[in-house]
Amino acid sequence: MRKLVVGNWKMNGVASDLAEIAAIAEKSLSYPAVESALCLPATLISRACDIAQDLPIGGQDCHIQPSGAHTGCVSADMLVDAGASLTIVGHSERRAAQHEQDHEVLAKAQAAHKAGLKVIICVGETLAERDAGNALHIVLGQVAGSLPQNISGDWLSVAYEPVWAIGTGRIPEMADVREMHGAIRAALVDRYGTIGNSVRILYGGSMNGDNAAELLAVENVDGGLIGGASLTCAKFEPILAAAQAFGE
Ligand SMILES: O=C(CO)COP(=O)(O)O
Repeated sequence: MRKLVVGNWKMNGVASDLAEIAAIAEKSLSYPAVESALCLPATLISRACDIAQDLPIGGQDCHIQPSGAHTGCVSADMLVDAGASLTIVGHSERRAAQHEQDHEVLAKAQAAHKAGLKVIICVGETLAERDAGNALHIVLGQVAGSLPQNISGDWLSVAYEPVWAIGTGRIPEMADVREMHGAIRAALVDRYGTIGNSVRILYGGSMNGDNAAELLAVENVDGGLIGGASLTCAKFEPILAAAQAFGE
């Protein structure tokens, strides 16, 4: 399974950043053993697609409905219309700030899949939950509630992003990453059978060029979801290079 390395630009990026996107797209061609993508603000998707060459461009959320009276929202069909081929759903920043629940994340994932998008569903525990010894319970509960009952094809990935590692420069112990990814894998196989072995499980949270090789070497870490270090080609490329070293 090729590693999947996805940049999440969050609420960053304006027209003057298109050159950076073009540079990332150009560099990504040099790492054919890596599947890479950038999830951008909706306002940039169409223009980014014009310059992205082979680099897939995605959104960061979508509404559960294809259209309608939902002021300020963007549907999966609109992401497709803009040129996107994937989207993130259920990011912890949305679970926290927009109070998204597992059942809404599931509905968004299904809407995105119906529209033809690949989907990355995010899960992850807070520091208080980890300190209380509840990390596995919380994350497996999110997996149970946010993922569809059945899947076919390769449209789904899961991103394990410990909330306390996002944007903090802190990453978990590798043993904890191994334990969590192994538990998510077991849940996927339990739910989907052998297809569960081909669902990628990404790690996200302060991944950068210095720690990517170590994180990507952990069993069941099939790629990364990268925030801050995806905003420039100079910071993103070393992560692509680390992923390339794992080959096909
Ligand atoms: O939230 C993340 C990706 O979705 C991770 O963000 P950072 O890489 O900035 O910690």
